[in-house]
Amino acid sequence: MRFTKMHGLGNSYIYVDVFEETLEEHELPRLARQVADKNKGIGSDGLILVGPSTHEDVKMQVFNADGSEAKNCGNGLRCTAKYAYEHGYVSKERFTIETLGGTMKATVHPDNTGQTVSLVTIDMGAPKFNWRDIPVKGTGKNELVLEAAGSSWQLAPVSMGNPHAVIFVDDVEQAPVEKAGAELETHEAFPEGVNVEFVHMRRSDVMDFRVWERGSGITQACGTGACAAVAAAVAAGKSEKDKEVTVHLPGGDLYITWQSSGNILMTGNAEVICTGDYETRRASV
Ligand SMILES: N[C@H](CCC[C@H](N)C(=O)O)C(=O)O
Repeated sequence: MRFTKMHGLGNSYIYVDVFEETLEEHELPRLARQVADKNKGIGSDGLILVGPSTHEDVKMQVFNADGSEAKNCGNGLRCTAKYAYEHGYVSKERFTIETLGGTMKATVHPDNTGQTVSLVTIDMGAPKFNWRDIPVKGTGKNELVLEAAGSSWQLAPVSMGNPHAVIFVDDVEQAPVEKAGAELETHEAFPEGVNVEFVHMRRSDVMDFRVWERGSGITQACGTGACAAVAAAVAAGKSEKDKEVTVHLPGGDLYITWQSSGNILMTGNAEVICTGDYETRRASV
């Protein structure tokens, strides 16, 4: 199986071009576990399929490192957009990408040759705060405060097509991301699990960010998580709409604006690490 390993701010996935390759749907969770395994596989935060869509320009399907399917992936969208443009699956610089979490709009910024892309902007749609849409158990009428890692945490639930719980802290480096993240990810309040973000607003337009991802654990970056965090910051009066927020993630910076039109724009890099051939074998990982 031919693959391309790409990353957005260090959030890497193994991309398979299903315009070319044929994969069995029921094999995908195990294939994701196999390729993501850094010892017995290639090593990544998961598997992403780039292929034809019945109603958009391109389709992106995302699997986390544990084999669970994700409904959206911001870093994955930027790399998918880069791949589709550079491989001629789209001829325009602006096009649409189908995801389980909805249709996203991509704008690639080609380099001066017009051939390659390292910077991509994605219109990630509007954030959702209704607990039913995330989903979160409960009425949503009061604050969501949960115990984890021996402390109480106030969480701001937000959906970007996938579920996020944003926690504002004074110092992200001191936050128990692994211990609290792992406990909150599978907390019964989240029937479908949740991605957990710890953020600190240095200024209303500068945010420090760390993340524990559902199904992948600590990653270097989470694009949907960064969008959810900016939405939560605006909703909490810590930032404003139409203000570009620089989000400092461990793997680098994303530039995010929640427009008064309702949608969130995310701009960041998209890079190829390597391409290769993977022996799909029957090993059970
Ligand atoms: N790394 C991705 C998020 C993957 C989300 C996945 N962990 C889920 O189950 O929702 C991003 O850049 O948005």
